Amino acid sequence: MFEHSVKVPRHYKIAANIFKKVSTEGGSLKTLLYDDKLKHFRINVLYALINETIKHAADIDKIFENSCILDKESRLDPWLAKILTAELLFGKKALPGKSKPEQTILSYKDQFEKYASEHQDDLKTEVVRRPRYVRINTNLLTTSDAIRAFQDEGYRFIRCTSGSYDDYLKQIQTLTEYDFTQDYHVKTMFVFSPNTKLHEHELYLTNQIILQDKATALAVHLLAPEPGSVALDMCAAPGMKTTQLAAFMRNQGRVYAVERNERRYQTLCDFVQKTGSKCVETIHKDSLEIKKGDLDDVEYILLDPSCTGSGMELSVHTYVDSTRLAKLTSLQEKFLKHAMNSFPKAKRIVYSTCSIYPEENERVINNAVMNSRKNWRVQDAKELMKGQWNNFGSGMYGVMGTKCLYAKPDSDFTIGFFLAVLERNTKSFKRNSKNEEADDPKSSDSEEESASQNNKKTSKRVADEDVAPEESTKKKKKKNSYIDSEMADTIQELNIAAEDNTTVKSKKKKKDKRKEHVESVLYDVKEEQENTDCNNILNGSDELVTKKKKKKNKNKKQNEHSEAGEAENIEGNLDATLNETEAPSKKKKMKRKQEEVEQETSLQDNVEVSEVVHKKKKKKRDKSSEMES
Ligand SMILES: C[S@@+](CC[C@H](N)C(=O)[O-])C[C@H]1O[C@@H](n2cnc3c(N)ncnc32)[C@H](O)[C@@H]1O
Repeated sequence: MFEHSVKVPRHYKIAANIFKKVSTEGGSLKTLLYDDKLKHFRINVLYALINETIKHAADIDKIFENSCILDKESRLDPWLAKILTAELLFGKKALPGKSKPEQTILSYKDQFEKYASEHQDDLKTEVVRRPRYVRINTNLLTTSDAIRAFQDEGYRFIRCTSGSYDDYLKQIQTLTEYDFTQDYHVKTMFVFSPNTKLHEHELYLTNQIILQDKATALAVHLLAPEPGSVALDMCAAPGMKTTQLAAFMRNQGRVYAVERNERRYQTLCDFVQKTGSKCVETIHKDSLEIKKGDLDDVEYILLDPSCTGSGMELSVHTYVDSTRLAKLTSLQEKFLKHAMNSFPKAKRIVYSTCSIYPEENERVINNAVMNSRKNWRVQDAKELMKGQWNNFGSGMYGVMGTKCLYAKPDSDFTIGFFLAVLERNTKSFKRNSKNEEADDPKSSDSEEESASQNNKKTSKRVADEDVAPEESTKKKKKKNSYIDSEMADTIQELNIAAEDNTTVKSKKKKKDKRKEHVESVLYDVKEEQENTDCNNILNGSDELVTKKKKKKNKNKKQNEHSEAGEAENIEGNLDATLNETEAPSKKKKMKRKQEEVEQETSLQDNVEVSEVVHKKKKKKRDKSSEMES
């Protein structure tokens, strides 16, 4: 029997509060636990209790549902009830107190246990044991020195399999506690068996190695900024990816690392300094307040915004309420649109979350890319990973989702993680690719195929860059091969769509050539008049080209930069077209036409677009035959 005067033990109350906070507001369990107010508590006890509750949250939900406890006991706080139940069923297996909530839970004990034993298989919370991933901070240590250091301690280095990713996955499951190997994709990352304890390791304490999950390292791996380029980390603290970016770029160029939260900003600064990430410039600011003109030199953007964290091992995803999810997703979309629109020279964005909810992932990507008026497109992650990856997004919010990548605990042995690579579409690519197409009879019209070529270039660079300095320099000299991968623009896609429509196809070859020119000029006018963004891109690209030229001259001994040359051609063509921009009267006509085109392009579905184009062309034909008659 409970006694009114007996209160619930404090640590259960505190655990319930923290559990609620983590579940409804997000934030890290560890951060909440290390609050000053809790310094008199045994943090490890609280941690274990909350951890256990989170781990079994889905099971407790089912048990509660079956017993209808929350309906029957309307005054029982559900968060506290879950903490107490976790303690009773999965923790100490007892509740000490005589308080009302404890006694209520105890009165359901038999019912809970009966359900649990009858549904053992359903309730088994599968805990996947992830390997211990270690990123070598190549700012301070080379991968070969790291290998030697671990070997000196008695670890055995198992050579990375030369087979498939699936072979590698089998291999890492057999690692003994004395083994380590190199990650299949991120060559500056080592993989140890799950229980390897490295928190006290000298290399860890001196920041020469960083304990970071492999999935999160893929974000930088796929953003692949060149050394000497300019990258922006929009949500930077604590700085895992910022410092990885610096190392990836061999501390050459610049990484802007922006963080809004003051305390986390301090952590970021500290980490940046300790890791020797010299090319990082930390900025204490709200990323959404960075305006055009503030950081116009940014070429690569990493966007890793706050999310539900539903992919983390300590997942509370069953409790993420819909209001919080809605808030987060709208913020994530806002961030992505901001990234797409506020940095004129940005050519690639990697968007990542440690969430497994499509609302925070595929839907954000789909909405933002659709909204970008085809200025941005999603690169196919499967191609970027050279076919060596197994989990991708769903098409539930559109086909773009299928081009995104998921990392999954049960098959990739990482945390649950989502990643999308976005590439800016620009007319320069269109012109260039058109020139190439004209030269190459085998070349394809389709966006997918040119995109795939683009992906190949990116993945080639990714492979080149992801090695330690001394190993990569040789390779790099051979192939500094990344070029701006810019894709066909809206109008070209419109043409493709139109050309797919067989009724339009036959008559218009000559006319199309002329039209292509007019349209490209139109596009320029449109951008000149409406989109200062793209003018900036051009200016930016010019600068980029000048830089590249300088670099080229400087490195005359190096192998030919054929693709940098291509980039110059692209810009040359662009400049020429801009200079050609027609006289004002023509401009007006063009503007009208451009508005028509814009209306057409607002239709997202290519089929619809092709129909509109077809109708318009038909209308035009009818009109001209009317005139002729
Ligand atoms: C998921 S964490 C980033 C983790 C980080 N990328 C890493 O790898 O270490 C998200 C971070 O974004 C920060 N943040 C949230 N909103 C922001 C904003 N508007 N501007 C800048 N930073 C923001 C949060 O404070 C948090 O530190």
